[in-house]
Amino acid sequence: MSEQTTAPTTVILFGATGDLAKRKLIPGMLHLFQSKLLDDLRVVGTSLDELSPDEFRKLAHTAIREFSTRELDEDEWHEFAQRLDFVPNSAGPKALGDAVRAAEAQLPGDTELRLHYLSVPPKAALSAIQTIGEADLVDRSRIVMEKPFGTDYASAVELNRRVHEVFREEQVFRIDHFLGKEPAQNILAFRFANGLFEPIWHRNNIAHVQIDVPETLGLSTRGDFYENTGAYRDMVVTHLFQILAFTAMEPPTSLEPAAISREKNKVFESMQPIQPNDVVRGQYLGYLDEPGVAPDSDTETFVALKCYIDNWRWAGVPFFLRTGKRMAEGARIISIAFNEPPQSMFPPGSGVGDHGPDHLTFDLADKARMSLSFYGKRPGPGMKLDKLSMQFAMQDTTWAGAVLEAYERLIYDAVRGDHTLFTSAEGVERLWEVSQPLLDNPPVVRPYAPDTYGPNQIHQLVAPHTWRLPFERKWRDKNPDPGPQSPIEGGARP
Ligand SMILES: NC(=O)C1=CN([C@@H]2O[C@H](COP(=O)(O)OP(=O)(O)OC[C@H]3O[C@@H](n4cnc5c(N)ncnc54)[C@H](OP(=O)(O)O)[C@@H]3O)[C@@H](O)[C@H]2O)C=CC1
Ligand SMILES: O=C1O[C@H](COP(=O)(O)O)[C@@H](O)[C@H](O)[C@H]1O
Repeated sequence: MSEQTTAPTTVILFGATGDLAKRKLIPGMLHLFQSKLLDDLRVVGTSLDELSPDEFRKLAHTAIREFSTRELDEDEWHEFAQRLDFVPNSAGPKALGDAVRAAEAQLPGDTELRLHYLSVPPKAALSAIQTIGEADLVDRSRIVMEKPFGTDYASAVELNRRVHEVFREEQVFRIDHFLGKEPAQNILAFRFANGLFEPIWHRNNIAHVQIDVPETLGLSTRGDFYENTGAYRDMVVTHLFQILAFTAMEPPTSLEPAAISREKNKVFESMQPIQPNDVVRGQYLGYLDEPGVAPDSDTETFVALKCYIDNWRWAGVPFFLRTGKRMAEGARIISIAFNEPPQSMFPPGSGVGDHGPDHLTFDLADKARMSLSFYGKRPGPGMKLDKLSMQFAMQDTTWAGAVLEAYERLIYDAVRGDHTLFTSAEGVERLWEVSQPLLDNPPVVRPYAPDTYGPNQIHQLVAPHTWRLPFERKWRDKNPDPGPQSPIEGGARP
């Protein structure tokens, strides 16, 4: 993740009027421009909508007002707006090429970068790539692709083959926005910058790992997209497996993108194929009534699974992954459960072990947090133990304002040519390969009530362990009210 200066860049935004573009990409590019991380920037939007450049600027302005989390300075907006152009898809590749060349003429130097961002539905990706070729915009370019990268092993291989007909692999940036989240990158810092944890980061000390991403939102607006996707393809193959790779990989030989990518791919190579018996699929009650959903749909809106990484570090350690829609809470946690001591010298009733093993927990929320829980003695006579914890919240530091939103970070890295947080063709294909037994033979979909943690079968899946969520104890409030019964940690221990 080395720092480099960025070349003057024209972003060619395919799907510029879509949901992702409006919510994340346009506000994100404005912030990169304002913060001078990308100050020599031009944007040429394109989509099926018949907009004029002025109408596109208006759409961008509205999107920024609605979705940007930062104050909009009108002077800066006007400066940014002058850098936006739009060419409808119907105008054809030549018109798009001309607009990009006109934008480049406004940039300094003669080595401008073209960053094609494909924020389009998967079925439109190959036609966008064809347009790029016909518009003669492949030279000096990189391409950012949005998931899903295929829907199974064969389609992933075919998609990569077609992409490679136009772009070399080093030009391709397959985005996984979870890896762009600041706390996800902090896993690498935490593991490899400290002498404390890496020596115990293996099967001798770790009983199991959970990567748990429940969501409260339903699918009332995305039913037709989701029907052909489901929770496994939408979240597990893309985001959760990438987080797993950061959690499980060996130390890379350096912090260079190729070295990190190599170690991630080795984790995927060591993954055992996902067995249908180790998977619980669920569908929330009411999904069948959502617009765009087939009345007899068996698309899963929930998935929980157990998987194994068959290498020296992780042999026999289960990794439990779970995600779903309309669940009881929205969270993104990684939880490392440590082995319990081989023997207990504490008397029955002392409380040791009553609250599960010691845990190291990463909360990948925008307000990132981390916690290490352990047993300690309650003050006073006798030997009563309770679960205590050390907690860290990024929000309590002076760094909180410096956090880049995931898409900002990823666009910036793609412009710098840094592949660290992106997925390789090889990695994607391997993940579909290990998924194939499940895709070929999916277990029955179980109903679950909205606002729960999924179907009952999730408990059998994780036994003899238990799911961390819902947390037995809440994250610590910065200013807790220490009631008379509160133990020394202030009553807010995970
Ligand atoms: N929305 C999100 O939060 C996330 C989205 N993604 C991924 O981002 C991509 C885009 O998603 P999203 O923005 O939600 O989708 P939308 O359907 O909201 O937007 C898609 C955009 O692509 C345009 N488009 C459709 N077909 C073509 C085509 N053949 N040529 C050129 N433009 C086309 C649409 O134009 P028009 O509006 O005129 O139809 C629209 O502007 C998908 O791959 C999705 O998986 C990934 C993570 C999160
Ligand atoms: O890619 C996707 O991610 C979102 C969840 O992302 P987050 O950053 O909001 O946690 C998910 O809702 C969506 O279904 C999926 O396509």
